[in-house]
Amino acid sequence: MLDTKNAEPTARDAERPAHADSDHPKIPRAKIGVLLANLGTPDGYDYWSMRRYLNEFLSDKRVIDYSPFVWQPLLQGVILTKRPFSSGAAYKSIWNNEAGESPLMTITKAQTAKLRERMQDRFGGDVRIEFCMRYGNPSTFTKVEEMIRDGCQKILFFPLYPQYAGATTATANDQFFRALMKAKWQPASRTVPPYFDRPDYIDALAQSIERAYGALETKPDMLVCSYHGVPKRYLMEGDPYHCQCQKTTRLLKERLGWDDTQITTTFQSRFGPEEWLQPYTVEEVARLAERGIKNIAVCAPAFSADCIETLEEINEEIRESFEHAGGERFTYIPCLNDDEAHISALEATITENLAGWT
Ligand SMILES: C=CC1=C(C)c2cc3[nH]c(cc4nc(cc5[nH]c(cc1n2)c(C)c5CCC(=O)O)C(CCC(=O)O)=C4C)c(C)c3C=C
Ligand SMILES: [Fe+2]
Ligand SMILES: [Fe+2]
Repeated sequence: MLDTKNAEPTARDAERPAHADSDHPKIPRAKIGVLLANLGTPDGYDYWSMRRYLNEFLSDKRVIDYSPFVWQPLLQGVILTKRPFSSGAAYKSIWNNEAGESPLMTITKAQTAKLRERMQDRFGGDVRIEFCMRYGNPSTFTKVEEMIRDGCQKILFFPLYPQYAGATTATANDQFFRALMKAKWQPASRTVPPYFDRPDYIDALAQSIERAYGALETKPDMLVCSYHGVPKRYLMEGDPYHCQCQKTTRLLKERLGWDDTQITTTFQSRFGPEEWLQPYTVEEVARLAERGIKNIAVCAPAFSADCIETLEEINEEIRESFEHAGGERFTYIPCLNDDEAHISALEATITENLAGWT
């Protein structure tokens, strides 16, 4: 007969709490969290919403790396006095009044809803998918805390920037890790690397160009791939963003079967007096018009969703610069947003990065 009194404790005994059940915190069923992250956007276009958002954004040392002793007086003084008005007016011109939010918010919600459906079909309820923002709401802290509370013992963090930049991908990851620092029970975590060179992403981009060109009466003479800029110094100090943008254009050109006379790379949204990555989109489109290239299309492959920088800056300011220089036809090709091919590329990226977890 088995001597149960002297038997070694089993693995089950070791799992059993030494105290009464009523004394023990409830532990939710273990899940995997996928947290999408985008840049963030103001809650409104009024002065104070804009000021709050710009203050958080422009105080980030990954975005502007000047010494805070020099930068903060400038930011808190002249910049945050003036810019909330000018940027607020720009946001007002593109605001989604029906939903009471900016387009970046509406599109990020749509992307999340579609990916949630895809994940549900693939993994059932075991994978929870949410989005957060680096600046503003919903904050990275809130979402990480919520996921942990809901039982996410593993989290895949996915910054929605095709190309890596310190000012976008790295600061999003920094904030994710800061949120993890607060957790008593820290989930295992992974971050998704840049995805600009994935064939499915390039294919989604190419399909959107082909679709836009197919709908036009006359094919544009030039496709301008306009990427958000960063100071040139960041490139010299080792940030690979510039190279990843150049490579995105090359891969797109190869997939489309085009040559260098049909597609070009430019950088937009320069801020402050320093030199940024060149050529500047606003100047290059004017040069194209002056050279007799009067019919152009512009796309923005650094953005996974349309936002102020595309809908207002490209489609209003940059269009105006082109037309002012004699340009005749200007077509803005929207970002991939919640396009099915884009969602499929993001779904495949997530699934591959979950390998071994599901
Ligand atoms: C001042 C320095 C800035 C750097 C460096 C920068 C890099 C950078 N930004 C994006 C993507 C987005 N930027 C957006 C808005 C935006 N960007 C800056 C400044 C820098 N960006 C400002 C001040 C603003 C706010 C608008 C304004 O006042 O002009 C947005 C849009 C947000 C929205 O609500 O629509 C995105 C997206 C990338 C990809 C990038 C570097 C790679
Ligand atoms: Fe920006
Ligand atoms: Fe480069």
